[in-house]
Amino acid sequence: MGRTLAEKVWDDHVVRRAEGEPDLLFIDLHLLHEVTSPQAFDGLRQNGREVRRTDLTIATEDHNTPTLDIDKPIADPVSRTQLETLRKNCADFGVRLHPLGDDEQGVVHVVGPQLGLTQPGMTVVCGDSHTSTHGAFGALAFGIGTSQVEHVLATQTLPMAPFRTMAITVDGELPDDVTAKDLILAVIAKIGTGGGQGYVIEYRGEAVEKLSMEARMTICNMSIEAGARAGMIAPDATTFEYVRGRDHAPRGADWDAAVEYWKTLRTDDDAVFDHEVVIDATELAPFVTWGTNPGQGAPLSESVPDPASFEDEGAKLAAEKALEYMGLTAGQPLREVPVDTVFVGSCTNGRIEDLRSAAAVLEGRQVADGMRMLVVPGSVRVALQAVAEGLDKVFTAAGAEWRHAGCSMCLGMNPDQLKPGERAASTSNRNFEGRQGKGGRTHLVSPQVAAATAVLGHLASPADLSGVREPAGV
Ligand SMILES: CC(C)[C@H](C(=O)O)[C@@H](O)C(=O)O
Ligand code: SF4
Repeated sequence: MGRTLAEKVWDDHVVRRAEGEPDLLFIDLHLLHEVTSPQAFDGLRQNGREVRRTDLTIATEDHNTPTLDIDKPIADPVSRTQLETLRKNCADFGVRLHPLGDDEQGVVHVVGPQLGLTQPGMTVVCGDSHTSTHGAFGALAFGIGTSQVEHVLATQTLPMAPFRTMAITVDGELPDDVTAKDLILAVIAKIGTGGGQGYVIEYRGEAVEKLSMEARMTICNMSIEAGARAGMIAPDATTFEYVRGRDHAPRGADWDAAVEYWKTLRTDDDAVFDHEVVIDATELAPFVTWGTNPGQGAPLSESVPDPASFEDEGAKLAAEKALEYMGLTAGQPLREVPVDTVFVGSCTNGRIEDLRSAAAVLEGRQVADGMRMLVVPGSVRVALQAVAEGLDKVFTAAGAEWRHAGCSMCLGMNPDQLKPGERAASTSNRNFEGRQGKGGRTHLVSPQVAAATAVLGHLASPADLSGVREPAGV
C-alpha cells in the first residue's frame, strides 16, 4: 500500500524501531527560544552533557523581547533574565544565537524558513507549539516540551509516539477577498479545536496548491489550534522556488539532488488517510473569531451566534462563557463589533506578504480616531524588506505604529499588551482569555481584515472600505 507524505518523511528518519516502543527519529533541525530552553540546558549541565549537533541547532530571541527602545536595557526583570539566560546557555554550549539587535533575529518560525534552514522532508522540532509552521515545506515539524528539548540537545533524536493521518482537501479556488487565514479559521471552526488530536494533517487540493509559501505557513502554523500534532503541505515548484538561493539552501549538484528527492515527497495515489475532510474553497468568506478559542469563529458577514443554537452541551456552555468574557451579545452583527486595537504580526501573519497586504489596504487611508494599531514584522529581515518597499511609511502615514520584530502582542510576555476590557483584531493565532494581556479581548483575523478594521473602528473587511480613501496625512 502507498504511503502518505507524513509517513514517508517519518520512515526516512527512523534510527531505531523496536516492538512495543516508540520509533526513535533523527532530528534535522532544532530551533530554540528563550522561554522553553533554560531547564533543558540546566539538565545538560547537571548530567555533564554537551549539545550533540550544534550545527543543527539555532536559537533566536522573540517572546520576551520588547519592540520599542531595543537598545535600552530590558525593563522587565523576568524578560531580562530569560534573554540573559539564553545568551549564556548558547555561549556555554556553542549554539548559534540571533539575539535582539541582530539582523537575523525574529520569531523562531519566521527565522528558520527565511534562512533556508527549513527544507522539504526534514524533521524540525522546537519547544514551541507553532513549530507546525514549518510543515508548509513538506517537513515533519513538531512542537515539543522542555524535557524533549533536552533529549534532542543531547542526542539529536527523539522517541515519537505513532500518529494518525488526516487529509484536508480544499477543492476549487479561493474567492479574491479570501486569504489563507480565513481558510484555516474556517477549517478549525469546522473540525473543532480537538478535531486534529493525534493526527498529522496534510492540506491538499487546488486551493492549497495555488497558495504562496507565506500563505501555506499561515495554514500549517494554526494546525496546532485544531489540536493536530503537525500540519504539512507537499513540496512543489512554489516550495523549491522559495528555498532556492537562501543562505542554507543546497547549491549546485547538491541542489539538483535535493530537488530530485523532494519531488518524491508526495502522498502516493493509493495511500489511505485515517480521516478525510473536504472543503469547498469557493464557499469561503472573510472569517473572524467571536469567542475565546480559535474554533469559535464565523464569517464576518454573520452575527454573534446564540449559545442555544449549539447542540452539544459543552459547546453551548463554552459559547456562553466566551460571550460573557468577550462582552458580546448573541445576534449582534460581527461587523458592528467596535475594536480599539489592531495587531498585525506574529508567526501566523508577520511575513512580508502579510505586511504588503495590510499596507495595500491602508495606503491613502487613516486608522480610526482612538484606534491603536501595531505593525510588528516577524523578523528583522522582514522589517528590512518592508522598509525597502516603503511599507513602514504607509503604516506610519496611516497612523499605525511600526515596531521592531518579535512575538509582541501575540502573547502577554513582553510590554505589548491589551489592558482589561480592550478589544483587538489580531492576526495572531490564539484568542484565549488573557492571551494578549489580562482581561483583553481578541478577535483573530487576516491582515486584510485587520487593516480594514483599523480604518473603520469596527470589524470589517476591505470590501467595506469602498469610498473610504483619503489622501494620506489629511
Ligand atoms: C511560549 C511558548 C511555549 C508558546 C507555545 O508553545 O506556543 C508560545 O509561543 C505561544 O504561542 O503560546
Ligand atoms: S508569535 Fe505568538 S504564536 Fe508565534 S511563537 Fe511567538 S508567541 Fe508563539
